[in-house]
Amino acid sequence: MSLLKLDNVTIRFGGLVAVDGVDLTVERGEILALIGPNGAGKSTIFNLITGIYAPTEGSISFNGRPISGNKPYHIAAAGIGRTFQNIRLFTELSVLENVLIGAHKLGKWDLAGSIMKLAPWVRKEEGALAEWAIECLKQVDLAHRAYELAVNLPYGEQRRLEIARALALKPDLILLDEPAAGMNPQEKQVLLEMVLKIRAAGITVFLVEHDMKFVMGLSDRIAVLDYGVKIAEGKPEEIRTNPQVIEAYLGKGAVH
Ligand SMILES: Nc1ncnc2c1ncn2[C@@H]1O[C@H](COP(=O)(O)OP(=O)(O)OP(=O)(O)O)[C@@H](O)[C@H]1O
Repeated sequence: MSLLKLDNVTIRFGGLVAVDGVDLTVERGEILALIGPNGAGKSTIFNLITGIYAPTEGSISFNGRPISGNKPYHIAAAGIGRTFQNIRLFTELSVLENVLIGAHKLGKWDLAGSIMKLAPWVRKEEGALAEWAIECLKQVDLAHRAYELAVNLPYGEQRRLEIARALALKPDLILLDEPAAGMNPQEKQVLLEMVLKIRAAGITVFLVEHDMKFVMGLSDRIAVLDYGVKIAEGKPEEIRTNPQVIEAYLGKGAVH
C-alpha cells in the first residue's frame, strides 16, 4: 500500500482549474519530487494534502485512510509534516522554542496547559520534549544553535530550522516546499545531505523544487505538473530526457 495516494484530485478556484484530475502516489521510504513551471499547481497540491484546501473532486488517502477534507491539525497529527515556500518562523523566539512549538502536541499538555507550569509532571514532560526538540535540531545540524534567537540565524539555517520543526511531530511523511530556494551552492549541498539523512531515519520525503541539479541529485522519482495536469512521472534520467517535460519546463529556463 502506498503511503500517500491522490486519486483523480481536482481543485477549482472560480474558473481556474489549479489542479486537474491528478493521480499520484508516494511510496514509503522514497524521495519524490514534484516539478513544473510557476503556477503549475505544485504548492496547491501540498495545500490539498495538508488540509488547507479540500479537493473539489477526487480523494486523498494516507496510510490507507481518507484524509481529504480533514483539518490541517488532524492531518499533521496523522503523520504529515511540512515546510512552507516562505519561511514561517517565530523570529523573536529561540531556535529551541521554535521546535518546541512543533513538538508540543506530542505532550500531554498544550499551550493552555503551560499555564500550569508548576505541576511537577508538566515540568517532567517539558524536559522530555526539550530533549526531543534537541534531537530534531541534531538531525539538521543545528543543536549548537538551540539558545540563539531564530532571527539571528543565516538564511540556510532558518530553512533547516523549519525542517526541524516539521520533524518534531514525528511525521511518517515530510513535505518540503522549495527547500533549496534562495540558498547558495554550499547551503544546498548541506541541505541535500540532510534530506538523505532524514530519509535514512525512516521518513518519506515529498518535495517541490525548482533547482533541477538539486532535484536530479536527490530524488528517486519525479512527477511533473503543467497547468494543473500531471504530464510525466519517472526516474530522474527519464524525466530529464522526456520531450514533453523539456517542452513544458526544462527547456524554459528551469535551473539546471
Ligand atoms: N487560494 C487561491 N485562490 C485563487 N487562485 C489560487 C489560489 N491558490 C493558488 N491559486 C492559483 O492556482 C494556480 C497554481 O498555483 P500554485 O501556487 O499551486 O503554483 P506553483 O506550481 O506552486 O507555482 P510556483 O512554482 O510559482 O510556486 C496559480 O494560477 C495560482 O494563482
